[in-house]
Amino acid sequence: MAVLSRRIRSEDWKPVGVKALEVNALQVVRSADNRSIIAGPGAGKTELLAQRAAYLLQTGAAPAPRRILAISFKRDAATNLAARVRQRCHRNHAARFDSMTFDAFAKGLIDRFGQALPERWRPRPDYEIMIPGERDYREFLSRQIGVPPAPVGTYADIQAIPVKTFERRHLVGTPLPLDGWSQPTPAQWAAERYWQMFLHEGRKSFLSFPMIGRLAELLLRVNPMARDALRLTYSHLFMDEFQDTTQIQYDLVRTIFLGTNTVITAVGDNKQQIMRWAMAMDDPFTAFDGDFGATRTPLYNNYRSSPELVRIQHILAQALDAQAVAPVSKTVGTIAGASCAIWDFSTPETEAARLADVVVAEMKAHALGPRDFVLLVRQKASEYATVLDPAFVAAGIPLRNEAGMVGSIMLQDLLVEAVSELIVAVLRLAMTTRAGRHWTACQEALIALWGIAPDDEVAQARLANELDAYVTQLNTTYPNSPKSKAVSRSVVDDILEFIGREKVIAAHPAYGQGGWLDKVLDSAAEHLLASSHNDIEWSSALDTYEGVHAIPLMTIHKSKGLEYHSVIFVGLDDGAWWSFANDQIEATAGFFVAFTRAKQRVVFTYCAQRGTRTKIATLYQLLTNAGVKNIKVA
Ligand SMILES: Nc1ncnc2c1ncn2[C@@H]1O[C@H](COP(=O)(O)OP(=O)(O)OP(=O)(O)O)[C@@H](O)[C@H]1O
Repeated sequence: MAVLSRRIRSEDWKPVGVKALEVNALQVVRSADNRSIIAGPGAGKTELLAQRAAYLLQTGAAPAPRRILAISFKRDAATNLAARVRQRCHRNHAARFDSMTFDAFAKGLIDRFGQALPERWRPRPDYEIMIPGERDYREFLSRQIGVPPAPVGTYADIQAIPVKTFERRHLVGTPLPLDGWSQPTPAQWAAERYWQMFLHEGRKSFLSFPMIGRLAELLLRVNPMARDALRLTYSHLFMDEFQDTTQIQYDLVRTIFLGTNTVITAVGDNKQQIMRWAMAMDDPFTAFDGDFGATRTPLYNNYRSSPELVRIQHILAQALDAQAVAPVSKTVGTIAGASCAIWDFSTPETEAARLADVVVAEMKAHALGPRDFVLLVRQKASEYATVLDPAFVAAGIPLRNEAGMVGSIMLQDLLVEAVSELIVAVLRLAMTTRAGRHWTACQEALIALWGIAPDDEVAQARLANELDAYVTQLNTTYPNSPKSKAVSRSVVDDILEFIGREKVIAAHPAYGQGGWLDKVLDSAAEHLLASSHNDIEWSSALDTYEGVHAIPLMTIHKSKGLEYHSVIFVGLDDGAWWSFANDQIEATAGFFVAFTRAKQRVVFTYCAQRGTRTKIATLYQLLTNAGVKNIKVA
């Protein structure tokens, strides 16, 4: 698609890359006020943000040098949105679009300005990230904390604090008091002890992301200059998946932007709220509308799923929201037979074999690739992988557990790390034939990293020569894909040296803190080695690295925001949904998220060996109400 660098008049602007937007979406794209958009799956909420970015950047409604900040919940969602904007906008425009996760945004603030925090709350610059769990809080409250001073309470008072809610209610439940809690309750005293212990009493400071969010909010509350810099920088703020916003994130946004002229667009779907366990607010949209005077604008189309799937989705949606309005499918059904079914199997092994066969047959019948399918599970993907993987490998299509760990990083996250993407682009250029598009990708990335002006043709020509010489040398030095970790690591280091470690850190400040760059490089090297088994050629190794020919296996949580031709949900049983009774709404929302990832087909599988299906009878009932049939397969 042709993208223009010149400015477009607002009245001449047209959606880029899609035929049309529905009336409300177009209204939001062009709006100049705060908006909350609550719309169902596949309504084009993320697309709307990409279009709005194009509109604001191309028409000058977001005037240079001001920028747009887009905050997503997942790394790949942030990357995906940035990619959509890059596709739709000239690079001069796209360069003013910052897409990141909440965690990255808050961490960036602490890394840049954290030393301006008052001493009580100031982490050491080389702080490390921790991910504490319930067990850690129990250990802290029962053993590490000690006895409170008499005016606060007794050891028994501390023991009465529920471990489960210590983090969300006390540790990060409210904005941090600048001078500490003046007359602390036992829980506040415990929270303060926790903060002090992890900020000041270890060999390093250790912080969780929720703690970083709270520190970032305090930082901006007490440093008007840093806060004003953000207000001036960003003319517009986008928030995707807003239904999953935590109080910490909301407070941070409020501290920075409330009462300013930054225009905020928040999109989401309450029916897809599946992060309450991770501290999502009960109803962030209502808070946002009230605080920021946002106008609520619904969307009615579904651009993802076939009419038959949209019909079933609506029955599920009504279980979550009785007022849900039936969306209009804007696509057509392309498959023969039922769009949704429940398949019963006698053993997990017969299930695995049959699923692999079906996927192979469907790929042929509909000219699909492996990444048009997804195997979804509720949790513990690696346990399912043990049985599924051999069957899929035997059928000639490897599975890939996206939640698997490579070193200290989850595979899904590694692949969207900027430095991993750069390494793959340079290797593709150096080691594969017909690498034209990788040439453009590498050149554009280096122009940005090396700070070359878009109109500096001399510097661009020099860059092209250097890149050309470098990839030739890389190809000569490493003719084969690596066979040892040492070689794999030296490939990775070689490329980083060419690009310039300092330049990468300058462009991505997170790499400059806490040894993160080395962790990513180490994971990249490990994954490159794992992808290079059996002396395979470089191009195949890189395909494996990126999972081009593999079927993704992931949990529902990881599938948020993604879409596939066919969704196969493995294990619709009480075992997988063991916590169903504890939070039926959130579990049903998870079920809804899984179902709505599909464009054409959803298959649920059941195998009695894994568990009964009485506790989740309501889910089965919803499917039955929608006319979905249960079929005994093998
Ligand atoms: N106006 C449009 N015309 C054609 N296709 C569109 C349009 N808007 C979105 N799409 C396509 O529809 C699909 C769903 O869009 P998108 O991912 O933006 O939906 P969403 O509302 O964010 O979904 P979810 O909440 O389920 O993640 C994508 O493939 C997108 O490219």
